Amino acid sequence: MDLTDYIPSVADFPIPGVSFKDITPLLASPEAFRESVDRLIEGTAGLGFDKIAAFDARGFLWAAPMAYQLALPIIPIRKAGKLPREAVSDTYRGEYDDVVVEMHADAVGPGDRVLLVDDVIATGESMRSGCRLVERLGGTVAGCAAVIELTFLGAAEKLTAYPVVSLVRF
Ligand SMILES: O=P(O)(O)OC[C@H]1O[C@H](OP(=O)(O)OP(=O)(O)O)[C@H](O)[C@@H]1O
Ligand SMILES: Nc1ncnc2[nH]cnc12
Repeated sequence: MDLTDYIPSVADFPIPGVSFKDITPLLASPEAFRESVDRLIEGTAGLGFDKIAAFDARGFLWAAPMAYQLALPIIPIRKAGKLPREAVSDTYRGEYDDVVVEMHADAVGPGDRVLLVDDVIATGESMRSGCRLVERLGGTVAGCAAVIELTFLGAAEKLTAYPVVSLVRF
């Protein structure tokens, strides 16, 4: 199955110049969605992680079934102001907006090996931000995994310190 068939590009969304990768047809196909989850699990199998950190909001869609299948904890990395307890925060400039993300301060600690999961790696700034949060709390980033990677935005060069797993590259 070619997952690319389920990810159309929408020109100039949400701002002019951005080619937006639309995951909703993939989500609408139970077979394609299952395939994408299974392939992320297979692709990350050798990374040795014991927690999965998931990016608000689309990252949750893949992190949750991965964590369910692997029986691992999920750590939400949320947009600012959504977490109820003490949190660490980080800011980055993405492809079309400025983002502040937060993680609960007790979500990660020394000795934890964390896999970061998202739907799309575009500029790679959200993954880098997630790595900073994990490392600030003393954890180790076991890898970065996403369904889609936009190779033309150069994320791979920013994430050379970490294993990166992606299923569909544009
Ligand atoms: O590699 P980057 O340039 O950081 O871009 C990728 C991020 O951008 C999108 O999230 P967005 O902030 O649009 O939020 P959403 O999941 O709530 O739609 C996407 O789901 C990734 O999290
Ligand atoms: N081009 C893009 N398509 C879908 N999600 C994105 N997040 C950041 N850039 C994106």
